[in-house]
Amino acid sequence: MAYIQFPEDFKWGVATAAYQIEGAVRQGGRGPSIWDTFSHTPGKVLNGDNGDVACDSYHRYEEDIALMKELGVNVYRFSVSWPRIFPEGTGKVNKEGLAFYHRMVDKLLENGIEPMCTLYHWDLPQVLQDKGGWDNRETVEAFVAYSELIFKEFSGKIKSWLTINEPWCVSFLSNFIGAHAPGNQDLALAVNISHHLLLAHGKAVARFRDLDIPGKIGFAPNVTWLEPYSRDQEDVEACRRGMGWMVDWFLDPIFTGTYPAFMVDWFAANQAPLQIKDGDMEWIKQPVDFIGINYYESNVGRHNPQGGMLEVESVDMGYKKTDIGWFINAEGFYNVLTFIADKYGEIPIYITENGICINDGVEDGTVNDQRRIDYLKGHIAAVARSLKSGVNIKGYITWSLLDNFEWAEGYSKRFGIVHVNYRTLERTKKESFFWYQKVIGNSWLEV
Ligand SMILES: N#[N+]C[C@@H]1[C@@H](O)[C@H](O)[C@@H](O)[C@@H]2O[C@H]12
Repeated sequence: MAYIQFPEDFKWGVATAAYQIEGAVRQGGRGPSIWDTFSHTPGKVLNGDNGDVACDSYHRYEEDIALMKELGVNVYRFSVSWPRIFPEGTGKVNKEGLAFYHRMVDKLLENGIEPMCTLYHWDLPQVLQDKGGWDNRETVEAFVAYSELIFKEFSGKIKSWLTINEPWCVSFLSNFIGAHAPGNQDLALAVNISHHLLLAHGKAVARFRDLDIPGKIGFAPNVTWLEPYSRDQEDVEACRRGMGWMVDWFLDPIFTGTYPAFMVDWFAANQAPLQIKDGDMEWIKQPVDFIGINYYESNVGRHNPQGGMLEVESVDMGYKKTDIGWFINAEGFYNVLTFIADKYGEIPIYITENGICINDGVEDGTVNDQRRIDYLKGHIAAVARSLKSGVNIKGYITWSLLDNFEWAEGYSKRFGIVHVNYRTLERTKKESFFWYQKVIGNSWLEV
């Protein structure tokens, strides 16, 4: 049996997010978020599911941490629920909310698990949405004030910080495509929101530096790889637009202080002009200490004038698919990681999300999710290959520890290495849990 050994200091972890696992939405002083509103709006979430209970991790976090301890992870990536801290988005602080996260972080530290905190994982306080949400520049300032409070409150306990999770989803998926909260379908609005998210990120990083908070800070863009179906210029340019939309649009401003001109022009031609105020780009290009990369799938793309706003379509090349319909292609993971390293340099990278939707259920007390093991094996091998090619990857965090509320798909889609029975809330370790436990224990991959 051959092995791929990972570096001595390579970190292994699991990830979750507040709205997807906590539940207790009307307990502990929490205020409503846009996902409370969206999930309770008929037709928005499959089967009318919502995060009211989810995995009940607000009450069961000790059980979840015991699972992490058994798994042997070094890092736990979680998110703080902004409306659990500021029920009105700003102003009065909910001390019960802070106390909950102190209990959880203290329990992680007691168990030798490093907390990695995502400040924004999509649960914007509804009060702020009622004032325009991320389209309103006041929300940028509200995010900075929220971030400052959390920085100060957990300084010394939390040393790895992520400002915003998947700004492409927060802006374009949620305000142009409209599949996520708040469900707008307006490209110009989405472009403006994408800029405000980057501004919020940059200002929060600047505040983190000003406060001299110990630790490292980054953000977590979702990325993909689009392989041109042919070398025809039209196909190559169509794929460049697809990658530009999800990758360059969010990384260029932070690493170069400018947006990719070809995308600025494309949006302008689609009546969605980018509006930048003096000084914005200076804020946005605050240096980060690392990037979190969220990767799930890649596609083969080709030009199609009827292929939506970007005039690009995905070509089914017969790759295996996950139970949410995404193509499985670990080669794309390697391609996008090396693309990022080539374009943005030696910046340390954590894989902050990688995983697969496999909906296998419990049979005889276990879940035989071999397809998840195969996916994880192929993608962790792609990480090893990228490392060998010189990509500065510091850790791998799989999505997710638990099956959880999968946004507009509700509870129908399962990404966890631990199965959750949503009626009894019983956790059942899947075969992938034990496989990942072995990878972590050895910090090597059997190939
Ligand atoms: N879908 N899917 C799974 C996973 C989602 O559950 C996370 O909350 C997001 O950060 C990212 O989209 C990836």
